[in-house]
Amino acid sequence: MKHFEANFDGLVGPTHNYAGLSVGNVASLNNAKDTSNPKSAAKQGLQKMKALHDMGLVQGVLAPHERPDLDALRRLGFSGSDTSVLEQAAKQAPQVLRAVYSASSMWTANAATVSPSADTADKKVHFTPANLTNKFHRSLEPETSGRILKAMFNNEQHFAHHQHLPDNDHFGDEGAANHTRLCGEYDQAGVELFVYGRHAFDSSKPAPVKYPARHTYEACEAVSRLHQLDESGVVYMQQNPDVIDQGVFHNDVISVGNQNVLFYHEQAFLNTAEKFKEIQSKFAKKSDKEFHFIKVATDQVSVEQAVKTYLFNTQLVDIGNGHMAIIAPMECKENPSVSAYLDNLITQNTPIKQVNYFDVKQSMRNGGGPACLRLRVALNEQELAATNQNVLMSEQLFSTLNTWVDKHYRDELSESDLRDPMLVIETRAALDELTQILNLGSVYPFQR
Ligand SMILES: NCCC[C@H](NC(=O)CCC(=O)O)C(=O)O
Repeated sequence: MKHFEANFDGLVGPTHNYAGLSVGNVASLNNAKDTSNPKSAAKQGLQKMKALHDMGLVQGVLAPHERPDLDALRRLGFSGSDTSVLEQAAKQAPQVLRAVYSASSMWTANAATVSPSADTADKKVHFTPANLTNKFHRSLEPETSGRILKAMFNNEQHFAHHQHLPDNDHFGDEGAANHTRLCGEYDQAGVELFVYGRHAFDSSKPAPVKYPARHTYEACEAVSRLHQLDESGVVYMQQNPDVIDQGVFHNDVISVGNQNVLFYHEQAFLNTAEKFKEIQSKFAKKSDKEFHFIKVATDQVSVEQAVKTYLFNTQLVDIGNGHMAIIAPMECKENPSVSAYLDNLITQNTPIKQVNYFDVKQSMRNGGGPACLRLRVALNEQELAATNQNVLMSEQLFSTLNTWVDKHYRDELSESDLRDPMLVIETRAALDELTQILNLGSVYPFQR
C-alpha cells in the first residue's frame, strides 16, 4: 500500500499583523506594531505549498480562523453591535483588541498533535488540537482548529478527534511544534518523540527562568494516552531550559526530524546521551533502517544564529530513494555561516541531499518559519482518499486561492486598521467564500 506524509499549511488570514504578543519569541517582540502585508504573506505561503506539491509531495491547506474574535471580546464584557464592541475595546483595552486580532492560526504546527494509524492501538489517525494556554491570543484557537480538522478528516472509520486538553497551564500543549515522529516508512509503526519545557506537578525539576516553558510533560503524557500509543513507540524528552531562555519557545526552533533523521542543535535537550540511546533502541525495534542523529555544534552555528535564521525550523521532506530535501527560509541563505553549513551538510553521508529556500519573511517576522507553517499528517492510500479532497493542493486550487486572496486581502495592515469595522465585514466575506472553496461547512462562529 502507498503511504504519504501530507503537509497541511496554514493559509495566512486576512488580518495578519505584528502585535508583539509572544513573550519569549524574539521576532514577535522585535517587530511589534510594524505594518504587515497580509496579501503578500498569504501569497508567500501559497508559493511554498505549490512548490512542495510540484515536488510530488502531498500538500494541503488549513483554513485560517476568523479574527477579530468578537465572541472573546463579548466574553470579556464588551457589548452591543460589532462596531460598538470594537470601538470600546480599541479605547479601553487596545492590547486585548490586538490579541483577539492575531492571525496566529497560520502556524499550523501548533494546531494539533497527530498520531498516524500505524502507531495507534485502534489503527486510526488521532488528532488532539493544542490548547495553547500559555498565550491569551493563541488560547482562542483550539475550538475552531478542532472543527476545521474534523471537516478535513471527516470519516470515523479512519480518523479519531479528541477534545483539546483542559485549558490550564498545567496541561499547556503547543501541539506538533514539540512532537516529532521517527519511522522507517510512513505506514510503519514509529517512535513519537514528545518534547516538553517543564514538569507541571514537580517543581524540583529544571525549568527556564526568563521565558515561559509553554508545554508540559503532563500534557505530553495525556496526548500519548489519548492517542493510544504504546510505550515501545514513545520517548519523552525535556528541552534544555537555557535555550528556552535564549528564545527557543518551541522545540521546532532547535530540532527537526523525519523518518530516520533527527537534525538538532547540541544544546537542544537535557540528558541528550541517555535519551538518544532510548530513541536508538526503540527505533531499532521498529525499523532496520540506520538512524542518523545529525548534530550541529555551537561552534558551527550558535543558538542565537539558529533563532535568527531558523535553521531548524525547516522541513525535512522525502524526495525518494531514501533521500530528503531540507526546506529552509531565505534567512538561512542570507546568513553566510548557516548557508555554508547547509551547503556542506548536503555533501555528507546523511539522507539530506538537497536544500530549497523559500521566502516566508512575513511569517518569519512573527517567529514562524517553514516548519511552523505546516502540520504533518502521515496517511496511507485509503486515509488520503477519505480526506476532504477540496483541501488538497492542485494547479486549480492554487489559482483559485490566489484569486481569492487578490479579491479579499488588503496590501497593508497597521495598528490603526484594527479599529476599522469594515475589516470585520471583509474578513467574513472572505472566509465565507473560503469555506465553500474548501468544502468545510460552517466552521466559523459567524456562520453558526
Ligand atoms: N510556531 C510559530 C508560532 C509563532 C507565534 N507567534 C505569534 O503568536 C506572534 C503574534 C504577534 O506577535 O503578533 C507564537 O509565538 O506562538
